[in-house]
Amino acid sequence: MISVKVPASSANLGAGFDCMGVALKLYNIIEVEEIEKGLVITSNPDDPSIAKDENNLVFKAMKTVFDEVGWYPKGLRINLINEIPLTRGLGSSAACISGGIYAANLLCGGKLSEEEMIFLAARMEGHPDNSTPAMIGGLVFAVLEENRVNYIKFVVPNRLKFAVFIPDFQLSTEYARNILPKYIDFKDAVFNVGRAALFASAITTGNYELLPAATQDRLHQPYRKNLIPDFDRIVNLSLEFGAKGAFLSGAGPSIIALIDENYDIFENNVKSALKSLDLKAKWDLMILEADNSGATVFSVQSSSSFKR
Ligand SMILES: Nc1ncnc2c1ncn2[C@@H]1O[C@H](COP(=O)(O)OP(=O)(O)O)[C@@H](O)[C@H]1O
Ligand SMILES: N[C@@H](CCOP(=O)(O)O)C(=O)O
Repeated sequence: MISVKVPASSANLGAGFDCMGVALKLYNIIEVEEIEKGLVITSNPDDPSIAKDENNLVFKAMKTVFDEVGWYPKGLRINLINEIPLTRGLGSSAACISGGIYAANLLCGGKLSEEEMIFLAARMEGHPDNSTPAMIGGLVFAVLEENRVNYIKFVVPNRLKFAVFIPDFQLSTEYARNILPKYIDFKDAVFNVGRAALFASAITTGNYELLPAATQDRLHQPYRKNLIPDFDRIVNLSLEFGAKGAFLSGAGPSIIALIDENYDIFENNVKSALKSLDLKAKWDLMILEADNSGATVFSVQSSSSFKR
């Protein structure tokens, strides 16, 4: 049996729509093994949106590898152990795709290179900002070209932490992409180009004081925040308690605030504020570090011994 651990990811990071993302220390485990025939899929926890047939996203990702290399298992058993919350803007679909591709490549003898796996994953997801960090870890700047992904990975220091606000409602990425405008004002494009460049420089040089300005966005958040009750209140309370920028994680609905000091004070203050404010949804807070490894082989005696 092959067991793969694959991280959650947060895309966009403010101004970097479809081209910036970071892997986070929150994981799914994908266990796969060749069986005599058929397809058996189990999931823990389970969810009605997790297909148990050929429509399962992990299986579909594995099949792109089998099609690419021209090798097929006789049958396949897939067991999914899911820690990444579904449809919350934390890259659960990218984890399925990158993890499925990584596992399938191991199953067929490692015929694909890392570059090829990164490309297959980004092509399947449609954008490389979640799938690339899910595959290789770190904070990634990535552009999907016709037959490759051009990217740079930055290893994130533990000093920078990600305060992840996760609400008790879902927002599908497909829906949140469909509500975006077809055309944008030239001024808004200029606004984001400058900030994305500033973000890349600030994050890689450790100049975190620039991050509140560098994480501003006019390409997607102004439209999507209407789908997320209390978005502005959560962003503002994070900034008041010292966050170096706060923004929508991926297509939402989760929100991420960047923190580089006084982590416990931030967590306690925010948790009390979340309790006392009259918010429309229930929001959980997790303080996570970046994952700098991406998809890896995960050795386990049994799946119940899984620990982060
Ligand atoms: N562990 C999983 N196994 C199979 N399918 C999954 C799993 N996790 C997520 N998915 C699929 O991905 C969909 C969520 O994708 P998406 O809307 O892009 O949200 P996210 O922001 O979490 O990536 C789910 O509805 C489900 O179809
Ligand atoms: N750039 C994409 C990222 C979607 O991420 P997800 O975690 O919400 O699937 C977008 O903003 O649509």
